[in-house]
Amino acid sequence: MTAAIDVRGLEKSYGDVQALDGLSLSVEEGEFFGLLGPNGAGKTTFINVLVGLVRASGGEASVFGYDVVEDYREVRDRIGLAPQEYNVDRFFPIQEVLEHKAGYHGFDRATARERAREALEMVDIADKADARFHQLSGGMKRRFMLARALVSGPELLILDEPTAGVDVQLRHDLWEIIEKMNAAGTTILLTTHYIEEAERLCDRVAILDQGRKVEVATPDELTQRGTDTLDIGLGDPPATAPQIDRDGVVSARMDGDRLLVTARGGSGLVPDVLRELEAEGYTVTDLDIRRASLEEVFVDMTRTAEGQA
Ligand SMILES: Nc1ncnc2c1ncn2[C@@H]1O[C@H](COP(=O)(O)OP(=O)(O)OP(=O)(O)O)[C@@H](O)[C@H]1O
Repeated sequence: MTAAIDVRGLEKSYGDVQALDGLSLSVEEGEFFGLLGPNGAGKTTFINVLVGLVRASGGEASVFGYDVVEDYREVRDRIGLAPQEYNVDRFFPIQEVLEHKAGYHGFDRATARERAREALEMVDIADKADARFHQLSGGMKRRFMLARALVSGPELLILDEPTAGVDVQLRHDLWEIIEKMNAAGTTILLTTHYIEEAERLCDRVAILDQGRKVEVATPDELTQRGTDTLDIGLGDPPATAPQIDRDGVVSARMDGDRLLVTARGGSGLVPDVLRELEAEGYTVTDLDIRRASLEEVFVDMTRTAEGQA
């Protein structure tokens, strides 16, 4: 099967800044794929290479098997992009902006009008069809950006921080629309700084840092790489933490009368840890497990970039 996105050794430099530094990545057709990375990691540059706004300095990139440079037109017709920056024509009502966009992708006038109307309905701003973009509220602008991305019926929807700065309700509304598109077969590439968003929506995520891929995995797989904390109540708490000799245990310390054990795959270790404590004569009164979050794992993996944004 042809990949929806396939890039090999992608390079892009701006003067001294190496925005993409040998990035290789493949996204399958129908996938919901997340791009995570600190500010300046190269996410937007990568997207811009795919849509033909930026010319890579090295490497190859294709979308559904079409080269992003040589088959520019084929690629552009298959992608719907909601960019981070608003770049919407102020002079036309939003319904017309969408009609122009559909027309650009080859739909005749009547079909373009119909598609524009459907796209506005899909994001729930059909009542604003005659408004100009700058007359919309912040939330409506986000909705409109999504409508414009999907009006041409793209096979690949690229969303660059689609929910930045929106309230919780709108975020959930936007998620629902995007999930519907994905369920109907559209491949989604999403960049976000909301880890919860990636965790909730994405089949797989790539973590980028300094123009390179640090990791690609499912959110679950990544979470399992973090350390969980076993917070254990002991009946007659000792002053220093008991020694726990088990693979996976990273540390053990007392915090007041609680024993805190950090471990990889912590919940799987619980029976062993409890058995060992009981064998050493301790009484366990209660136990709480705090799972590693994707956020912690992400911060750990991209720590090198801290403070550079
Ligand atoms: N047009 C440009 N001219 C010069 N430098 C650029 C340009 N576009 C991007 N850069 C630089 O390339 C690097 C990658 O930027 P990019 O916007 O791709 O990162 P990002 O991961 O999308 O960041 P953010 O999460 O902040 O949106 C940054 O150091 C940025 O300053």
